[in-house]
Amino acid sequence: MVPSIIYDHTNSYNAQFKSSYVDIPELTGQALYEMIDYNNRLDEETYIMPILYQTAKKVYDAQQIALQNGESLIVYETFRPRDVQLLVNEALADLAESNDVVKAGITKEPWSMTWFINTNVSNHQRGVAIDLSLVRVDELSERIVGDYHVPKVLDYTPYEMQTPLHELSINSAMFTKPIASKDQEGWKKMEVSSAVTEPALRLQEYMTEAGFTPLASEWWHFNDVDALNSIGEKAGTGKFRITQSLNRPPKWEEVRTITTE
Ligand SMILES: C[C@@H](N)C(=O)N[C@H](C)C(=O)O
Repeated sequence: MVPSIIYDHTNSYNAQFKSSYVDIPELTGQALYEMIDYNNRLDEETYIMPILYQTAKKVYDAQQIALQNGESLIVYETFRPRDVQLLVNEALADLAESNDVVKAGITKEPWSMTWFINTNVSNHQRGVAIDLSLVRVDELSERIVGDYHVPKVLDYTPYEMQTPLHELSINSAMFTKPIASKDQEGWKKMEVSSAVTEPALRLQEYMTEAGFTPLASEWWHFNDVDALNSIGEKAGTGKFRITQSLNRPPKWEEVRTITTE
């Protein structure tokens, strides 16, 4: 966890998943999987937001850029277990069967359902994907974590985005058509959807500056394609739950040893 980032794991207590603004039975408003534990490093209960270490460094970089602009990242989901991925798949497919508006919202050409909930193993199971938004920082303070002084956001205002987070439909698309999620360059030439708001464009700027690649179908989702390429076949499939966060307050001698090794 980056102490200055705001974390809100909605899936722990009130899942926001909807499609074409319609509640998804068994999902919307539910506690889907609990990711909360006592965090020794911060000396408080926090959400658990696991992501590969190399990807976490990029999240840190994106937050530094945001803070320089008087803004902060707000992170909603990183690792998502495979069984929850399947649950979202099933629930959305079932709803689409009985609701034509929902069906059109996830299948209208050139899109298909997998753009809104991956029907195979998602990057959320591999630890290289992050769902997040951007807020304006209204009050910034400092806190001490181990031997370090770090920024702490005391008050903030969420920005208006084109849709609420986890609105699974074409309404949330970043670009007017799909582009392979592993294409690290092609997205730069894509046409941005007219609904995209300025703060979402800034979020994209901060995240891509830090080395992430945007997902065409969701303004809030970014992938670390470098990490995906480097782990290759060793990528996980998320067939487990994470219930504990193991950490301790950082001591400068230890951090110096690690970073200079
Ligand atoms: C559920 C949604 N936020 C999401 O993660 N979608 C992508 C396409 C995924 O399933 O990887």
